Amino acid sequence: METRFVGTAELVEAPSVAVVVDVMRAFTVAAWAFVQGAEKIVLAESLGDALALKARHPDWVALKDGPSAPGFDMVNSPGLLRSVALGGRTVVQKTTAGTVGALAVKEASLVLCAGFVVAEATARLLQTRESDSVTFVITGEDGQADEDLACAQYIARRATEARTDAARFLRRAAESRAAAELAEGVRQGVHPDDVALCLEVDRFPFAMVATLEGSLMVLRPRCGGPLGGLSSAPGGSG
Ligand SMILES: O=C(O)[C@H](CS(=O)(=O)O)OP(=O)(O)O
Ligand SMILES: [Mg+2]
Repeated sequence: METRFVGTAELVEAPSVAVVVDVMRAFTVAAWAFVQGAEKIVLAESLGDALALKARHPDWVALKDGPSAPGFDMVNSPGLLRSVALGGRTVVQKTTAGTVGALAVKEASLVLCAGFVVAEATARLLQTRESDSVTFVITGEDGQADEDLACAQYIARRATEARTDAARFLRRAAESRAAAELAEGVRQGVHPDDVALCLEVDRFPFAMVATLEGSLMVLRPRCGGPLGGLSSAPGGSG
C-alpha cells in the first residue's frame, strides 16, 4: 500500500482513498457523538451553512469549534459531549481543520475520518479495501500538526503490520502543540479531559465513513467485516 501524507491545502485532485485525520478534536468528537447515539453527522462548509441547516431542521444539533455561539447547541469537545444524549439525532459539525479537510476530498471514492479512538477499525477497513494507494490528509496546522501526523502514520503502519506499538505515536500526540494549547486554555470550548480522551487508542470499534448524500457530506460509523457487508450504527454508550 502506497501512502502519502498531505495537508488540506496541498490536495490538487481528489484521491481515490482518503483518510482525513483530526485527533484534536473534530473526529474524536465525531466518534463520541456516534457512541452517544447520533445517527449521522453532516459536515458543514461554513458556520453560516451549519446555521442554515439547523434552521431547516430544528431537531438537528449544531456543533462548532471554539467558543459557543448563538444558534449552536454544542462545542467541539469530547469531554463535554460524552454526557449529552444524542439518540437518533443528526449532528451538524463545523470546525476549523477537521471538517474542512473532509470536505476537501469529498469526490474521493472512499473517505474515512479518523483519530486515535478509531485507529484500529480504520486500519482494518483499509486492509479490507486492499487499496494500492491511500492519501492521509493531515488537517491541523497546514499539514504539520504532529498529533494528526502521528495518528496517520500509526494507522498506515497498522494497516500493513499486524503488531504495531501505539506508544511512540501517542507520545508524539501528547507532546503536540494542540495538546499543549488545549491543556493551557489557549483554545476555547474545552473540557479538562479533552486531551486524554483524544489519546485513547482504539477506544471505539468502528470506522467513520463520509459520503456525499445529495449535496451534503455525511459521516456515519461502520463496524467490522468486509467492505460490502459492513454494518452501521455502533449503538450503546461509552
Ligand atoms: O476544536 C479544535 O480543537 C480545533 C479548533 S481550534 O484549533 O481549537 O480553534 O478544531 P479542529 O477542526 O477539531 O481541529
Ligand atoms: Mg485538529
